[in-house]
Order: sequence, then structure tokens, then C-alpha cells
Amino acid sequence: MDEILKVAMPKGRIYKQAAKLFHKAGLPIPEDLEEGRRLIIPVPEARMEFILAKPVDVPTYVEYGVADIGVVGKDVLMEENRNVYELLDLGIARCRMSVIGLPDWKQVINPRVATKYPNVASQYFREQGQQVEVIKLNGSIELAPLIGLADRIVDMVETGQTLKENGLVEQEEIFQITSRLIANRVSYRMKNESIQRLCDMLQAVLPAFTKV
Ligand SMILES: Nc1ncnc2c1ncn2[C@@H]1O[C@H](COP(=O)(O)OP(=O)(O)OP(=O)(O)O)[C@@H](O)[C@H]1O
Ligand SMILES: O=P(O)(O)OC[C@H]1O[C@H](OP(=O)(O)OP(=O)(O)O)[C@H](O)[C@@H]1O
Repeated sequence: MDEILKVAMPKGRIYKQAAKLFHKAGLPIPEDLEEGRRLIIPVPEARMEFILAKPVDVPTYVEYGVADIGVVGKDVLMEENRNVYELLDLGIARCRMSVIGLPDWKQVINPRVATKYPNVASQYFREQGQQVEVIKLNGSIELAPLIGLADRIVDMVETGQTLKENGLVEQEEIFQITSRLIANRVSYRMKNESIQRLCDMLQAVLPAFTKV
């Protein structure tokens, strides 16, 4: 089997954890890869080519088939709703999606909710039967309730440090987040043997890996 698997890897905080996991599974991907500026990294000894992408773009590369597989947070998968297969829970970059506000927050009519995840937030409040105005931001979401842009926010919580330092509280958990291995639907059929082998290699080290 000499086909090359193209793997979309997120730059940023998932990369190092994902690289460590791939390493443990016996796939020699450099752990400091993203410190340089190269965006396409061939690893011929593993019959793989790594594409370094912005996390939110990983499902797009995979859906369009320019990457056969990818590593991406469940938060991005829920928000982007791309037509891809979710193959494996890698158990890394663990955090949760939550509704957050000031401790003295009071329900108002049609509250404003700021978030990087407008689809996730809209769906959540719709399911709760609450009408809200969603405001899309691209980062530092915790600022919004502090400066009066929004009544509440929907954002990720890991250690709770950001909330604590900004006097905010977690009010409702929406879902747990970990990174997932995803695959293009056609690649999954055409390169099934290689993809299955990769899944088996990752799965063999997953329980030990995620306990750490
Ligand atoms: N505090 C956190 N703890 C653990 N995992 C997180 C945390 N924040 C984000 N993640 C996970 O890591 C993924 C990437 O987050 P990161 O902050 O690197 O990306 P980003 O801010 O979207 O990217 P960029 O900085 O390029 O805009 C998220 O989609 C989520 O799955
Ligand atoms: O509970 P904690 O451990 O404090 O982590 C949560 C923070 O991490 C993420 O922010 P990120 O660092 O990606 O910055 P950004 O919001 O500007 O994207 C998230 O949006 C929270 O702000």
C-alpha cells in the first residue's frame, strides 16, 4: 500500500497534543513542526503529508477532499456542521462549551449573547425555548459582558481561570469538548486500509494516552 494520506492538522493549542499522540502511536511527526513557517510537511516514512491549517478550517479541507483526514475540536465540528465522517475521539484538548455570565445576571427579554460559535449558541437557546440575539465575536469573548456588549456569552471553559480572573461564572454546560479524528467520505472508501490502520494505531495508545 503506497498511497499517501493527507492529514489536516490544526495549528495552535491542539497541535502539540495531537503530535504527541501520533508519536506515541509510532507515527514520526515532528512535535515542533508548527514553530517554522512551512504549511505542508511530508513525512514519507509514515506515508503521510501534514497540512497545517487554522483549526476552524480543518473540516473544510476534509469535506472538500484536499485532506483525507483531519484533527479538530468537537466545538468546531458542531459549529461548522460539515459533511465528514467522525472516526475517533482522541480525548485531547479537553474542555467544555458553556453559557457564562456575571454573577448578578438577571433574565431579560431577548438577551444579547456574544460568542465565537453563533450556530451552537442559536441552536442551544432555540432548544431551551429562549429567544436571544446572537452577536458573533472572534476572540476575547469574556470581554462582552464586562463592557456591556452582551448579557451572556457562550464560550469554552477549561481550567476556569479566564472566568475567575474576569469575575464571571459558568451558568450552564452545553457539551463536553475533545478533539476528534475526521475523514473525507470518499477518502474513507478509497483509502480505507490506510485510514483504518491509522485508527488502529491511534486507538491502541488512546486509553493510556488520555489518562495522563
Ligand atoms: N482553553 C482550552 N482548553 C482546551 N482546549 C481548548 C481550549 N480552547 C480551545 N480549545 C480547543 O482547541 C481548539 C483550537 O483552539 P485555539 O485557541 O488554538 O484556536 P483558535 O483560537 O480558533 O485559533 P486561532 O488562534 O488560529 O484563531 C478549539 O477548537 C478547542 O477544540
Ligand atoms: O478556562 P480556561 O483554562 O481559562 O480556558 C478558557 C479560555 O480559553 C479559550 O480562549 P483562547 O485562549 O483561545 O483565547 P480567545 O478567546 O481570544 O480565542 C476560551 O475561549 C476561553 O477564553
